[in-house]
Amino acid sequence: MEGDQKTSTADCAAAVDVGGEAEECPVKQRCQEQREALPGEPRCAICGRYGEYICDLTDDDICSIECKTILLSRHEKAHKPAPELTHHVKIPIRDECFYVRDNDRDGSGGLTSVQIDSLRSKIGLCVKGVKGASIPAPVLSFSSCDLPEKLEKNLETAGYVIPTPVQMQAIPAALDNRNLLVSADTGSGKTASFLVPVISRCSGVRLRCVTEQRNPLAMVLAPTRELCIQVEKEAKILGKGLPFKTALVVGGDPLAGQVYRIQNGVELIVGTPGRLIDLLTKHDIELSEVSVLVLDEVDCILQKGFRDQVMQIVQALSQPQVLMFSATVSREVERMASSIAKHIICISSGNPSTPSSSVKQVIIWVESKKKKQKLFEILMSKQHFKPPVVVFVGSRLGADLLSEAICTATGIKALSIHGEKTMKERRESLQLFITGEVSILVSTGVLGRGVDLLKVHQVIIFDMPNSMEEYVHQVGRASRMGEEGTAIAFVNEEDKKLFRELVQNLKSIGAAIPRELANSKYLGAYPSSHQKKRKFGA
Ligand SMILES: Nc1ncnc2c1ncn2[C@@H]1O[C@H](COP(=O)(O)OP(=O)(O)OP(=O)(O)O)[C@@H](O)[C@H]1O
Repeated sequence: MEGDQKTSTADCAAAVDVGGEAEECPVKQRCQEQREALPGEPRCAICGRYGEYICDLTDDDICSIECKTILLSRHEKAHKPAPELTHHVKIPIRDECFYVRDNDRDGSGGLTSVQIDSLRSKIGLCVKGVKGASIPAPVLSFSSCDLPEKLEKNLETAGYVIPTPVQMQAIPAALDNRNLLVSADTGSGKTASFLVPVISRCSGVRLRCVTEQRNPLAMVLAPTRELCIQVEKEAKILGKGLPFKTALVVGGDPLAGQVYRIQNGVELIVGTPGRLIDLLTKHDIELSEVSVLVLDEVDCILQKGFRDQVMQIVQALSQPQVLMFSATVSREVERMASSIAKHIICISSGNPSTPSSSVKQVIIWVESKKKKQKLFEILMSKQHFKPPVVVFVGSRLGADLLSEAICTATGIKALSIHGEKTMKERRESLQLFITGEVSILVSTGVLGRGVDLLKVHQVIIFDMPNSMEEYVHQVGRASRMGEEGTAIAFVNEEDKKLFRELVQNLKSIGAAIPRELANSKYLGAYPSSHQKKRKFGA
C-alpha cells in the first residue's frame, strides 16, 4: 500500500520527506545504513528495517540496494521454470481477453428484456441510459464477466465470492466500454466495481501487446490522500500476478519517487487532483494511452476547489471512458457529469443519498458549550462506548484539542487526523487506530468519505458537517457491507441549515427526533438541498 511514499532503489538521487519538505538524498546502498521501521511504516521484505523503497520488479518493500539484490536472487530462484517433463502435456489455449460467449453477443446474458428488468428490480438496481441504446445485463457471478483467470483468483482470495448488487451491474457495463455514473450506498463495494474492469482492461492490453515503454492506461482520481492510498492498495491486491502496476500520486510524499515510478512503467495512476496537476505541469508524463478515467466520490471531486483541476486533467486525456462513483449523486452532479462524458449510463443501487439503513442514527440535542462533557459521558459509559470510534469534528484545531481533551478527561487513548498533519503522521495515526492500539480517532472530513474502516461500528458526529451529503458519508463509516453500526450526532441551532433534511430522514426511518429539533422554528426556513438543486436546474 505504501508504494507511493517510497522511491525506487535505482533512483540515485531519490527524494525523501523531511519535515514535510521534499529533499534530495542518495539511495541507501547497505541495509545497515537504513533505520528501523516505526510502527505502521512499511518494512523491508528481507531484513525488516524501514522499507523506504519499492522493488521495481517485484513491488516488494525494501530498505536498500543490498536487500534488493537478495530479494531479486530469491525471486529468480522461486520463478525458475520447472525441469522439463519427459512427456509433453497439452494445455488447452484459452486467452481470457479474447473469450466471447457465443450466446451473449448483445450483452444480455441470453435473457429477455423482461427478465433483465425483473432481475434488476430484485437486486435493487435502477438503470437509465440513452434512449434506444442497449445496456448490458447484470451478472450474478464474477465468472460470467470473462475476467483474466488471475483476477478471478485474486477476487476469490480477497473473499469476494459473489458480486454485490452495484458490482453486478457496473462491472459488465464498464467492461462494455460505457461511460457510467454510479450511485450506491456507502460500504456497498463501489471500489471493486471500477477496479475490476480497470484491471481487466489494463492487463488485457499488456497481455495482447508487449511494449518496452509502459505508459499509464488508467487513472483514478479521489479527493483525499487516505482514500487514494486505500484504492491503490486494493488495486494491488486485485491485480497481483498480472501485468498491472500502480503509482500513487498524493501530496505530502516526495514527487521525485512518484515520477520515477511512473516513468518506469505503470498501468494505473491513483491520485488526488492537486498533486496530479503538480506532477503533470512539472514533468513530462505521457497520458495519450490513458483510456479509462475514474472519478471516485464524484460529487465531491466536481465541487468548487477540485473542479478546475479535474477539468484540466480531463482535457489532458484523449476522450477516455469515464467511470464516476459516489454514494451521493444529485441532479446537479448528473448535469456536471454529462459535461465530462457523453452517453452516460446512470446506475443506482440500494438507497443512495440517504444514510445507510444498517446504521442506527441517534441524534442528541446538545448546546455547543456542553458538547465535550456529553462526549466524555458517552466515552466513559460501558453501555454506550463501542470502540474503535471515529469522532468527526469541523476543524483541524478542533481535532487536535478534542483528542487531547479526551485523553486527559477519560484516560482513553485518542489521536487526531487532519489535512495539516504530515503524511507520516496521518499514516501512523491511522495504522495505530486500525491495529487497535488507539481506540478513538478524532478526524475532520479527511476520513469522512470512502475510507474503509472495517472494525469501526460507531461514529460520533461531534460537529455536524455542512451538508446532508457529508453526513451520509460520515454515518456510512460505521457500517461496511450491511453490518450493523451506530452513528451518534450532536445537533444544536448552529446546524439549522440541515434541520429540514435531517428531520425528513429521521421520520422516514422512524428514528427518535429530539424535542428541540422537532419544534424548531428553522424547520421550514431552509429548503432541502434537493429542492435547492431543482430550482438551480430550472
Ligand atoms: N463482492 C464482495 N464480496 C465481499 N466483500 C466485498 C465485496 N465487494 C466489496 N467488499 C468489501 O466491502 C467493503 C466496502 O467496500 P467499498 O469500500 O468498496 O465500499 P464503497 O461502496 O466504496 O463505500 P463508500 O461509499 O463508503 O466509499 C470493503 O471492505 C470491501 O473489501
